[in-house]
Amino acid sequence: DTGSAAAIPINEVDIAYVTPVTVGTPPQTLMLDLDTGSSDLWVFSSLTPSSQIRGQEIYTPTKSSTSQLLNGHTWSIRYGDGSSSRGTVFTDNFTIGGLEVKSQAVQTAQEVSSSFTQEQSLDGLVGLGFSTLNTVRPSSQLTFFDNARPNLDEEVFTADLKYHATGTYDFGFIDSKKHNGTITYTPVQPSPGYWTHSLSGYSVGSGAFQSSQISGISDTGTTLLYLPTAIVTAYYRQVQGAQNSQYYGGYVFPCASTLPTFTFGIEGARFTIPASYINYTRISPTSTTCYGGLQSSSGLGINIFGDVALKAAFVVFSGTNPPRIGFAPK
Ligand SMILES: O=C(CNCCc1c[nH]c2ccccc12)Nc1scc(-c2ccccc2)c1C(=O)NCc1ccccc1
Repeated sequence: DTGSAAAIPINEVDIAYVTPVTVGTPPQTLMLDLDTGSSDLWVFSSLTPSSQIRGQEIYTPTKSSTSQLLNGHTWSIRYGDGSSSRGTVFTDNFTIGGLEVKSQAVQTAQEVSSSFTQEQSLDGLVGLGFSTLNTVRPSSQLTFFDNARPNLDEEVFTADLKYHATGTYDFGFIDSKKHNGTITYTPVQPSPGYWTHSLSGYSVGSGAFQSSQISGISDTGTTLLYLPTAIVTAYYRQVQGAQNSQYYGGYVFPCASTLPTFTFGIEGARFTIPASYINYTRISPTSTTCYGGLQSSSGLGINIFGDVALKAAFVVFSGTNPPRIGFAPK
């Protein structure tokens, strides 16, 4: 089997991407964020207090003839940005882009934090990290990819995220029309459960490439690129008027400043992030100060290759044994 579905930016700065999925019988359509940085599939639901719902579509298990309560199972997740959700679990038919998994664990939210309530276009998440990270207890549940894997033509899914445009997620095949040239693969460390791998180095603008192993996670669910402070300061040293603002919690600069590109290495291959991706957003609609798409990871304890980096490439998440990740130009 294979599947293919759109990755649609939820706002004008690509803060996150959502994909139409269907749950249950008859199918209920929700717009979910496919997230390689976590492994819970959770949705706004009929069990979510209406005070915490602001425009989201919900999954109503009682309206689905194929839903089954997973008795006594609960879940609770907190993300590094302090957002959180928790609730109960049903199994039901779940489809992404024509690829169906019967009796997928669908985690129904009984509580979501305010930052999720405020994201009106996001009805939940589909975790595509390793199932070891799943928070359902007493027994953890498998991700959509792990459930689909035995029926897939190839044990892969691919992400073709785009800057200010709709891209695609494909399951079970590698679409050669979506990338130019060879895919460069590098090993993935599957513990503790992220798509963890190394960059082979970086360069700023036209500067010399600095070879160094930089370990981090490729994470479609995180908006920006978070790297070690030494790399980030070297980058913003090239930006007139840039400063690391305590007030805004990161590097800001005059919106009119010229930004250099940022290049990262995967093994011997090089991928260049255009300056426009790093000129992420004005700090407020009328401000002339802008917030960078490249930020320091020192507060996180982990380097995160988020959407700002991933949208500069065609990315293959390979569930083979051993797992690996591939990057290709596009
Ligand atoms: O959780 C995910 C991916 N799902 C995000 C779902 C989501 C959470 N609010 C959302 C809002 C909209 C859409 C999706 C989400 N990735 C990972 S792995 C390690 C960390 C981490 C660990 C410790 C400290 C910091 C991060 C995170 C993290 O918190 N990223 C978000 C972030 C990272 C940095 C800054 C802000 C946020």
